[in-house]
Amino acid sequence: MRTAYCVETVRRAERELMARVPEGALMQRAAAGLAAACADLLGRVYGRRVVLLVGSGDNGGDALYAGARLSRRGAGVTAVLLAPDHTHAGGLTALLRAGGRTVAPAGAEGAVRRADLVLDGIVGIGGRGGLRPEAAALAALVAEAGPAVVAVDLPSGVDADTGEVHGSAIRADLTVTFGTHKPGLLVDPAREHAGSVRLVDIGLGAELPAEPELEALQHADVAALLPTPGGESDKYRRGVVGVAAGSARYPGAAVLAVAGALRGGAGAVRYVGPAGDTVLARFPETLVSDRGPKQAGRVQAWVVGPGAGEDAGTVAEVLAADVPVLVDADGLRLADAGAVRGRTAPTLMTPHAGEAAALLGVTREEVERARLAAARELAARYRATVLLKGSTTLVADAGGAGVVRVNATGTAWLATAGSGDVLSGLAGSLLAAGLNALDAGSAGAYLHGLAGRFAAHGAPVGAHDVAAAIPEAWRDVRDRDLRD
Ligand SMILES: NC(=O)C1=CN([C@@H]2O[C@H](COP(=O)(O)OP(=O)(O)OC[C@H]3O[C@@H](n4cnc5c(N)ncnc54)[C@H](OP(=O)(O)O)[C@@H]3O)[C@@H](O)[C@H]2O)[C@@H](O)CC1
Ligand SMILES: Nc1ncnc2c1ncn2[C@@H]1O[C@H](COP(=O)(O)OP(=O)(O)O)[C@@H](O)[C@H]1O
Ligand SMILES: [K+]
Repeated sequence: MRTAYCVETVRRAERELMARVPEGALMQRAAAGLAAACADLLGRVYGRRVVLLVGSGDNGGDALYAGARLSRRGAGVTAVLLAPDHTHAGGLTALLRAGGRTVAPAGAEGAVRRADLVLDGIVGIGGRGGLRPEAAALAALVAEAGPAVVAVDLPSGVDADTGEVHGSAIRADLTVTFGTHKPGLLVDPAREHAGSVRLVDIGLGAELPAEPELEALQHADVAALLPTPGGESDKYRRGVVGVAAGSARYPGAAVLAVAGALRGGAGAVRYVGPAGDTVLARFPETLVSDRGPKQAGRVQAWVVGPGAGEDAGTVAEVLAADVPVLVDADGLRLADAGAVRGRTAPTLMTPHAGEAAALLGVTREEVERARLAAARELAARYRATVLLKGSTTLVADAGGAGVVRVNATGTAWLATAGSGDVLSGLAGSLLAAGLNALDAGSAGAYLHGLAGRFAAHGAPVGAHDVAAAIPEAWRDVRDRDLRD
C-alpha cells in the first residue's frame, strides 16, 4: 500500500523525530537521497551543469545541500537565490565550500539555458498558493529551456494537501519526496506536475499515524482482496450480480456493463432491462429476466444506471433493495438523494467529473480542480461510497471523512465511450462477491486501469477491448503477487 499524509501530520511527525535525532540529520538524509536521485537521472555527474532554484525555507536548504554533494562529484552547480536574505545558511555555506556559485534571479537566464538539470527548491510543504511572480518567471524560463527538472519534496506551486494548483507551478520530470508521499503527489492536477515520484526514507515512518489521508492499492493489496472460488463454491455462493442497465436508445451500455460484470468474480450475472436480446446475443451465459428488479430473482448486489435513459422507476426499485447497489451514469441523475441516504445496505456511486458537478451544483472545472474535496463532499452528502472517475480515480468511503483511496493504474486511453460502463459492471460484480464498497470500488478501478493499459498498449481501444483484458489484469495481479 502506498500512503500519503497531509502537511499537518508530516509536521507533527517531523517534530517528534527531530527530538530524537541530532540537529540537521533529517535534512542530511533528505539531501543525500535527493543527490542520489539526481545522479541516477544524470547518469554521469562529473562535468554536468546543475542549477538550483532556492527559496527562503528548508526546501531550499535541501536543494543547497544536494547541490553541494553534486558539486563535490564534479558537477558545475549554480544556485539562483530567490530570497537572498533568507537563504538556508548552512546549505549555502556547504554549497560555496564545495565550489558552487550563486546568482540573482535577474542574472540566471544563461545558467538555466545551459543547464542539464534544474532542482526546484523554491518551496515545499511550507508553500501557500501558486508561485509568486519572480518564481513564476523562472519556472516559465525553465519550461522553455527544457532541461530535466527534479522537484524537491513537491513541485513548487502545487497544494500538498489537496492536489490543487492555484496559479503557476513547476513541472518536474521527477519529484523526490521525503518521509512520506503527500496527497498532492497522487491527485491531479498536481500529480501531473510531479512527474515520476521517488520516496526517500528519512525515518519518519514510525512517527506517522496508522490512518493516512490517502492510500493507493498496489498489486499485493488487490490480490488479497480478489475473490477466488474454492472447493465449496458454486455459482450462487460466489455471488450473483444484477445489472439493470441499457435502454432502447442505449442497448450497448447494458452489453458493456454485463461484459465487466462477467469478469468481476461473481458466479452469475442477472440482467434486467429492455436490452435482453442484445445482451444474450453477445453473452449467452447471462441470466436474462424480462421482469423488473424486484421480481428478477435474488442477487447479492445491483448495478443500476448505465444507459438507463429516463427509467427512474427501475432506479428507485433497485435502491429499495436491501443489498449493495452501485449507481452509475443516468442512475446518478435519476436517483432520489433521500432514498440513497436512507439505504441501510452499502451504496457505491461512480460519477465522472461532469456527473459529480451536476450532483454538487458546481461546474465540471470546479470538480476537476478540487477532486479530493468533491469526492469527500459527495460521500458526505449522500452517505454513500463515492468513486470519482477521471485521470486519477478517487474512492471516498461513505461519510467522506476517512481515508480516500486513489487509483494509479489508469491510462488516458480509458477515456473512450463506454469504458465507465465496463467499470460499473466489474465493481458491481466485486460487490456481489462480498467485497465492501470501498474495496470493490478501488479494486475495480485498479483492475479496470490495468486492463486499459494491457488492451491499449499505447494505441486506441474500445470499451469492449478493456472488458476483454480484465482477465489478463486479474492474472497479472495474482501472479505478480505470487512471484514477489
Ligand atoms: N518534513 C520533514 O520531515 C522534512 C522537511 N524537509 C524539507 O523542508 C521543507 C519545508 O521547509 P519549510 O517549512 O522551511 O517551508 P518551505 O516549503 O521551504 O517554504 C518556506 C517559505 O517559502 C515561502 N513561500 C510560501 N509560499 C510560497 C510560494 N507560493 N512561492 C514562493 N515562496 C513561497 C514562505 O515564506 P515567506 O516568503 O512567506 O516568508 C514559506 O515560509 C520540506 O518541503 C522539505 O523539503 C527536509 O529538509 C527534511 C525533513
Ligand atoms: N485521462 C484519463 N486517464 C485515466 N483514466 C481516465 C481518463 N479519462 C477517463 N478515464 C477513465 O475512463 C473511464 C471513463 O468512464 P466514463 O467517463 O463513465 O465514460 P463512459 O460514460 O463513456 O462509460 C473511467 O474509468 C475513467 O476513470
Ligand atoms: K519544491
